[in-house]
Amino acid sequence: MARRVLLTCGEPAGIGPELVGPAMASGVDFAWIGDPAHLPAGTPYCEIAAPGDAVPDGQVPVLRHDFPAPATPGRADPENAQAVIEVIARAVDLVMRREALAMTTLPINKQALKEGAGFAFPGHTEYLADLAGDVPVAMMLASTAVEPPCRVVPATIHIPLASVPASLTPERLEQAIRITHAGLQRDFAISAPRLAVAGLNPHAGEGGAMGHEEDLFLRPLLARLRDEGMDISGPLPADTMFHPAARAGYDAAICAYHDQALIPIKTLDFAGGVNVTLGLPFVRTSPDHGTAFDIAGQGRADATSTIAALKMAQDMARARG
Ligand SMILES: NC(=O)C1=CN([C@@H]2O[C@H](COP(=O)(O)OP(=O)(O)OC[C@H]3O[C@@H](n4cnc5c(N)ncnc54)[C@H](O)[C@@H]3O)[C@@H](O)[C@H]2O)C=CC1
Ligand SMILES: NCC(=O)COP(=O)(O)O
Repeated sequence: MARRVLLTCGEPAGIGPELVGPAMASGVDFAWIGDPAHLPAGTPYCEIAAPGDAVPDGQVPVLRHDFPAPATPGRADPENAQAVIEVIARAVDLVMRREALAMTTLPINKQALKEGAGFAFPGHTEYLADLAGDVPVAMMLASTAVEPPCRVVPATIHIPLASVPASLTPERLEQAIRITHAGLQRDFAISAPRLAVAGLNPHAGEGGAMGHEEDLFLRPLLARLRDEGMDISGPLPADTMFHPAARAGYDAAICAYHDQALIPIKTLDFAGGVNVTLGLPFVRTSPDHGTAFDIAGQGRADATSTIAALKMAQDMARARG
């Protein structure tokens, strides 16, 4: 069984390159894919030809991927955009061929990839789903440093807020629920997952006084899933479902839209949060933060989330066997 996790470079003008050396503190056996010219001076690395090749102790194994331009911290070079995308595809190819255990992605800058290479996806999540054969996926963010844990899944992801009510269909919500349920069982060893579903409207609609989606389709959908035997509560008012006593009652929260899900976890555990793509035929995790151009190259980037993402990738892959 392949043992190494692949760490993709992400946007080289962001904080990604400076997280590579500190990520060794994870104790996870990983190989970085990227251009070694982008690594901060002094990063101990050794180039390898294949993901499993041996390296001397204390060195980061590097699968070299040449980029056309150097990296200027804080300023993405459009010339590098295509190579950022290629690195992700290369990692997917290697994990799909089982030459690596799992993949962890360092952050990309969506705008830079769109402008520099016409990247057609809103993020890794959708790109990975496409590379894996257009499989249905869900984006889950999971805390590692708070108890009870905070795990959130937005049923709609990177779309304008104005599009949410039309996009939050019963089919989309049911898909997010089912992928989350299966993912918690398969990757997190939770045999009977307890799910909580947030309402779309304030106070989960309050009987129609503040919106109708809850009565129109959320309650009937959840009732049907309960009839199947799923342990699922809701629709719950989103503002009161993330305090510790509430979180103790469920394993993951399914939310209506991006910020409803990500604000609580990034507030509770920004440093330790991990982004997981559920539903893929391979394991993918990521730190929960972005490219942080405002601090790139200054040596101020906190590697805690990257370390947690590498550990979670390894644990998930081992849970799959
Ligand atoms: N998985 C991915 O590829 C992700 C990519 N992004 C992308 O990143 C770009 C910037 O997004 P923002 O919303 O500005 O979020 P961001 O996470 O890059 O930055 C938000 C704030 O947190 C700080 N910060 C972030 N990570 C940090 C770390 N490890 N250590 C210390 N401080 C840290 C930044 O300095 C900034 O003040 C966007 O293009 C966005 O799409 C955002 C989230 C995930
Ligand atoms: N806001 C979360 C985020 O942008 C993660 O995106 P992805 O690149 O992991 O799909």
